[in-house]
Amino acid sequence: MRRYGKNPDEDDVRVRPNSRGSRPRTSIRPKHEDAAEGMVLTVDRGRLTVLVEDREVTAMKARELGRKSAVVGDRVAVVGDLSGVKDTLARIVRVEERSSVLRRTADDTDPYERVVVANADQLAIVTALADPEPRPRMIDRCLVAAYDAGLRPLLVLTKSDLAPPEPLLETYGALDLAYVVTNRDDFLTGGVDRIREELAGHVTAFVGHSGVGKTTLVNALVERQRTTGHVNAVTGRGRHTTTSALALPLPGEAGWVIDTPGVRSFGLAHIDPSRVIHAFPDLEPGTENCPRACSHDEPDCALDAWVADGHAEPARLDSLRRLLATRERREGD
Ligand SMILES: Nc1nc2c(ncn2[C@@H]2O[C@H](COP(=O)(O)OP(=O)(O)OP(=O)(O)O)[C@@H](O)[C@H]2O)c(=O)[nH]1
Ligand SMILES: [Zn+2]
Repeated sequence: MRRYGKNPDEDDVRVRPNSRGSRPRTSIRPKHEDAAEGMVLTVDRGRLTVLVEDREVTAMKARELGRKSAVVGDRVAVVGDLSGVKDTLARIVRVEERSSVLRRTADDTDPYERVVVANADQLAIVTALADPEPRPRMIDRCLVAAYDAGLRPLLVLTKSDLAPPEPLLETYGALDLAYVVTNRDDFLTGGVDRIREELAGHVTAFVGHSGVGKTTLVNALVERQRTTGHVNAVTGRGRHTTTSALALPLPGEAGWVIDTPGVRSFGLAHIDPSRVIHAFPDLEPGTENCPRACSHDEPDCALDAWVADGHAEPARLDSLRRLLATRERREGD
């Protein structure tokens, strides 16, 4: 699996409870050699659900983890009561190194960008073709987040019974994205096979604006029904519940769907243009003559000459520049 470990984020500080050298191990500190491995399925305030073998274990962070957080998709080591029996509590003593991180964007209620999903390898960007209208800028921002994190983007275009997909697909033609088109009949007839093919063997984070049909789609894909994104104020835990991601297994161990209700967009403040360029292998060699720390969106960028010399399609450079331009926040993002 590819590693993208250089994100300058507090959550990525590596925790090495077993490391020799850095800190002497006291006899009180448990070695956790007997810890079980698990995967974080949900996070609800301080309580996490961790899948250990086939049991869902409720756990909390051990104090020794400090500020290091565990998020949905994290591989963790857990100790304590791992029976999964109601009212038992285990402890997470280690968060394994992440192969990828997705940060949701800061918003009115929370000024910090936070890691919401770890270890996904695919990002499904769910967009309705109508009702609500597609928002290309939001798609672009999701694409940048995916490229930066090293995830394969997958465009999921819903409600094709209301509008045709061609105009939108044309906009993204130069990016050569994987895509699936779904409509109302797909759900009635259970015909979601095309998207299953794209999800097989992947850990896919699903993102999409309210109303695009994401819940309908996720429910059609997984065995256990998701209650819907609209869990609300009745329990008093509404806002929190809607912003927390949730990992759901695909039938037949075909992979994982990670639903991200309430995640409207991804934080792009930490984006490194060189990682985005990595998703454009045809353009990447053309950056060799760029000035140091080139944003690839400035007058001295060598890509213009490279493309003018016929090394790559101008439409590809246009797409790259359009994506890079979305790093600047605008109202509505
Ligand atoms: N016409 C049409 N309507 C659809 C389709 N898929 C879902 N819908 C409808 O779109 C509405 C929104 O669907 P949801 O699945 O709740 O959308 P969501 O993206 O999960 O929205 P939140 O629950 O607000 O996060 C519902 O009324 C669905 O019945 C489709 O393919 N075609
Ligand atoms: Zn450049």
